[in-house]
Amino acid sequence: MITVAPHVNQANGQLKLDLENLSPELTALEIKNLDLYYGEKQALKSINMKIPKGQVTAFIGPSGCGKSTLLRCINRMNDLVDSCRVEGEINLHGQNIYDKRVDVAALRRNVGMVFQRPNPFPKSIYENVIYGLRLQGVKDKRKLDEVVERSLRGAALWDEVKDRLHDSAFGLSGGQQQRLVIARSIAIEPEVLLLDEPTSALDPISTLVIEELINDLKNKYTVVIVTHNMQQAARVSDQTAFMYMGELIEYSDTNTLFTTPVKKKTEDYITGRYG
Ligand SMILES: Nc1ncnc2c1ncn2[C@@H]1O[C@H](COP(=O)(O)OP(=O)(O)OP(=O)(O)O)[C@@H](O)[C@H]1O
Repeated sequence: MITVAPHVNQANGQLKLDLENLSPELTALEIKNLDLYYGEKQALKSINMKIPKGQVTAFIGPSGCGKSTLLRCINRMNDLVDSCRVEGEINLHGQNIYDKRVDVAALRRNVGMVFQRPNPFPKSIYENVIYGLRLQGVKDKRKLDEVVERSLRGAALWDEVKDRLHDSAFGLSGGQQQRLVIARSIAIEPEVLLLDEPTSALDPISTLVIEELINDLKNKYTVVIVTHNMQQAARVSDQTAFMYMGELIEYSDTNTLFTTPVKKKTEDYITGRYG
């Protein structure tokens, strides 16, 4: 369990984190002078931010502003794009994940990712959840059963599937599949969970279930979410970062960003003037 001490600034009766001066104990990730290029095109421009532990941080901004690119930097998914070049640092517990000595497979176990469209494997519900443990060579049936129950409970799916664990994952609804993918991610106990528009393919009820789940997940994990939906960012996140054309324009606690933004571009975006 991550414990985040209540922090420092107090405004409007609410405790909020001082994001610029966040202490190392409260910081999960520190992004420093991050530039990213796809070939000649610069998609991220000198991004600097600290992402707090055990909280939900949302990236918002108009289409093409670089939200998903920034998210994918956090578990080095962009390494898979040939034309992509990254400069700068992302520190996880003070270690730069772009250091050449970093084991990228281990990093991705520690920083799980859930995509827009649920992507269960063509296997049973049970086998989907323990996929990562099977790769690690875990065979103890009791341990695997425990992980399945814990992970499915953690993803708010256990009650719906406990009697059909050996049925195909493809028999689940889209919302259930997305929660199964979350269960698969948390089965290997990551520290950080990256969610890339996790509800954009889901109906409103499933969306609500996932939003409630995100609220529970932050008790154990640091969650970073990209969303197109400003209401969703306002509902689920503690911090929000507004991006525009590859730049981080404004980053603050969610309440402040949506009620009293400092930058004109942020205000224009949240009031629907563009985007
Ligand atoms: N694999 C790639 N190769 C080349 N350019 C890319 C690649 N992926 C993204 N881009 C470009 O980088 C910029 C940022 O894209 P990104 O997908 O991060 O934006 P986004 O804010 O997540 O957009 P959306 O909300 O539409 O998903 C865009 O101009 C996009 O065209």
